[in-house]
Amino acid sequence: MKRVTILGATGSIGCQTVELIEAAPERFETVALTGGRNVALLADQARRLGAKIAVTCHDDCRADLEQRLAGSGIEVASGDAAIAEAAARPADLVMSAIVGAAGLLPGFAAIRQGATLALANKETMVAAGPLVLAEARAHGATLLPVDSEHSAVFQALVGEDRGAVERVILTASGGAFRDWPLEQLATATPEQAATHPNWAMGQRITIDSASMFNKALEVIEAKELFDLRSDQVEVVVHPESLIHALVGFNDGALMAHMGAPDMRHAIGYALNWPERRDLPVARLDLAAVGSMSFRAPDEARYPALRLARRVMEEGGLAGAAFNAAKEAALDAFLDRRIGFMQMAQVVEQVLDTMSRAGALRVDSPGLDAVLGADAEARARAARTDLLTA
Ligand SMILES: NC(=O)C1=CN([C@@H]2O[C@H](COP(=O)(O)OP(=O)(O)OC[C@H]3O[C@@H](n4cnc5c(N)ncnc54)[C@H](OP(=O)(O)O)[C@@H]3O)[C@@H](O)[C@H]2O)C=CC1
Ligand SMILES: CC(=O)[C@@H](O)[C@H](O)COP(=O)(O)O
Ligand SMILES: [Mn+2]
Repeated sequence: MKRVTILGATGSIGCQTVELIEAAPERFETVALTGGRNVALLADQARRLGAKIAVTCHDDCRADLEQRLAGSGIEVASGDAAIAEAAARPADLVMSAIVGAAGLLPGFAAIRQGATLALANKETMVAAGPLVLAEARAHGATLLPVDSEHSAVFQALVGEDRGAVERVILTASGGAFRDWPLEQLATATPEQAATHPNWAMGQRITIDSASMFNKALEVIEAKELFDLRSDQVEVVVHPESLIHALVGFNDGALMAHMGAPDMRHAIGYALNWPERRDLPVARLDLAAVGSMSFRAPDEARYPALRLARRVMEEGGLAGAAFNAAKEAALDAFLDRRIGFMQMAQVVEQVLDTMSRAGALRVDSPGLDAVLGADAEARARAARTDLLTA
């Protein structure tokens, strides 16, 4: 039996993980489930999977969760520290599916107990990639990418000579506004941005797909996870989202990973790794697909990609600041305080001011420095002219 903990069980990735575990009760034993405000779902999942403990990050949701789990024998806890404590409980695999930088500390707690960390939370690698890898090495933990592109790269690299890798190409759907006239983007609403042409995902990553901040985070994530130079990570717009990523080798070969746009493949691959098992995902009928298209991303439409290049050049704490400023800008867009295209302006202003203050170029930053840069970036975002206007 594989002992599994799911951080962010009530979200899009979390629910699909629960579904796959539920379908193979003889193979998985659930240790801890964590969630946020959706305690009705969290309690239901905990009962269905027979979890040992259910944790909400919100103290004001604890009584509700306790009531829903009364008599079940399932332990209940609340708060950020309790989530990290749950992540530290012995488990073979911890699914990191909390959204945003809030996933960072629980991820570290899982790594420190030597678990396999199945990493959907891309923000972890963006904010603290080198630290995560060092910590995993020190504690004998294994990192398995769950982000679809990174799972695709991981799978394309199995058995390959890493030294022969020339480049990695991440595909991008182009998001909700791929075919909108550029001048119309300023008027885009959160509701319009929160629709995805191909994938069913949480609200925040869906909006990040529309702005290409998702791909910007993924470029950095790929650089860190696969130890690449920034110029080795490319992005191509592929509206069909059937090829998830490609790896180019020094003999000119390109290995592409294809499949239906269904996260249960990447989640299931991580849950079953190192084995492959049958998964309930649609099998592609290539004749029915007929053709696929590709084009270069337009940087005027997607300034986030340019910012990702800058972050990789800057290094140090730039990733932590970039992600935190993006989260703050997204919050402001959701609150209708700034427009869709202004998110990138906020992030760029934060990078500019932190860079001028010498706050980014820090060699081998530790966790406290990462958390400090995250907090500083959020504070600086709140002080940008766009957010004080
Ligand atoms: N969805 C997808 O298909 C993909 C997602 N990812 C990545 O996976 C991660 C999860 O994404 P997704 O599932 O879409 O997100 P969702 O918003 O659907 O779910 C987020 C989960 O995190 C919980 N949560 C929210 N805030 C906090 C917090 N401050 N502390 C602890 N828990 C919290 C939520 O609880 P509640 O809802 O109960 O409040 C929920 O369980 C993200 O990093 C995303 O980028 C990567 C590739 C694909
Ligand atoms: C499913 C997944 O991994 C998402 O990160 C996906 O990549 C979003 O799609 P785009 O960012 O390509 O629009
Ligand atoms: Mn992805």
